Amino acid sequence: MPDPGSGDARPDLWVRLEFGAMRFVKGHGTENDFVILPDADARLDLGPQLVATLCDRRAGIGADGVLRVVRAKLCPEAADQLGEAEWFMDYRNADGSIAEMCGNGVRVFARYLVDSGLAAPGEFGVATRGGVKRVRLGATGDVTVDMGSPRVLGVSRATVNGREYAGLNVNMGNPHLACVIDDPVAELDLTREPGFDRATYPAGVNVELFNRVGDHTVSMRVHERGSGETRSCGTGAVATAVAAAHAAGEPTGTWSVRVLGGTVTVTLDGRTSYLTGPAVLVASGSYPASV
Ligand SMILES: N[C@@H](CCC[C@H](N)C(=O)O)C(=O)O
Repeated sequence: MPDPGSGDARPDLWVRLEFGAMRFVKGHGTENDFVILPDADARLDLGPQLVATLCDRRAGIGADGVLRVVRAKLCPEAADQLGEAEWFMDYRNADGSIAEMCGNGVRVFARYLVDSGLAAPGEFGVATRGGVKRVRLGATGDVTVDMGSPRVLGVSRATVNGREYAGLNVNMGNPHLACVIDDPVAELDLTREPGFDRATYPAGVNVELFNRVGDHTVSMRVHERGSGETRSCGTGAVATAVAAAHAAGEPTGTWSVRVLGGTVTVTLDGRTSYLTGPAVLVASGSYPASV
């Protein structure tokens, strides 16, 4: 029997042997898409290879990442969050790596909890590796999350298609480099990971490039650590709004961030940041397929 936690070469086989098949739900927030794995009792032990297989767009279900839904009291990572959140979002990137936070992911996670009856519409906390995130949502419609206070850690540089761009180093629980650029973002080739300063970002970085396109409106593209170019990134949208606000000399305000998969809204009030946008569930099934 392969070791479930080791990322064995046959994760599909391991799942079949151990569980028969596992249930999944597919969802997205502005086309930043996720495989949601309901695992209330913490029975799944996801190795990186299983995550990568699930996220594979040709050989698997296909997604930018995985959201495992597990009771917070069963997760050591959430031990200090138990009074504030019943559920823990165990987020993994498409390559199987673990990240501290996912802004679109936590909105989709909240939509899953409400739609499946695990939480009531309204406001509640979700435990994450980046601390408790308060979400607000109705029975339908957009989801807002309090993303916390962005930490601005200075400036750094990214290299894309041989061009170097200066940007703001913003930590949203996870690392970001948000660069306002003059070149049109629509013309960038982000199929390769941008160059960045490994001394500043020893664990890698999510790189956002954006143009200001209107009143408190920016157009952003992103290359995510562990997932490649995605059609949206919630933590990246907040980092971008922070960099846009910094460039405008306006520390507070509301920004529209246009991404390839739609538009999200970011509000900076000087104390915290809020991210609002659509979060939808589109399909459910079992993996491996049981027919
Ligand atoms: N898409 C997410 C961010 C996911 C994590 C990121 N790739 C990292 O490794 O930090 C979002 O919506 O914030």
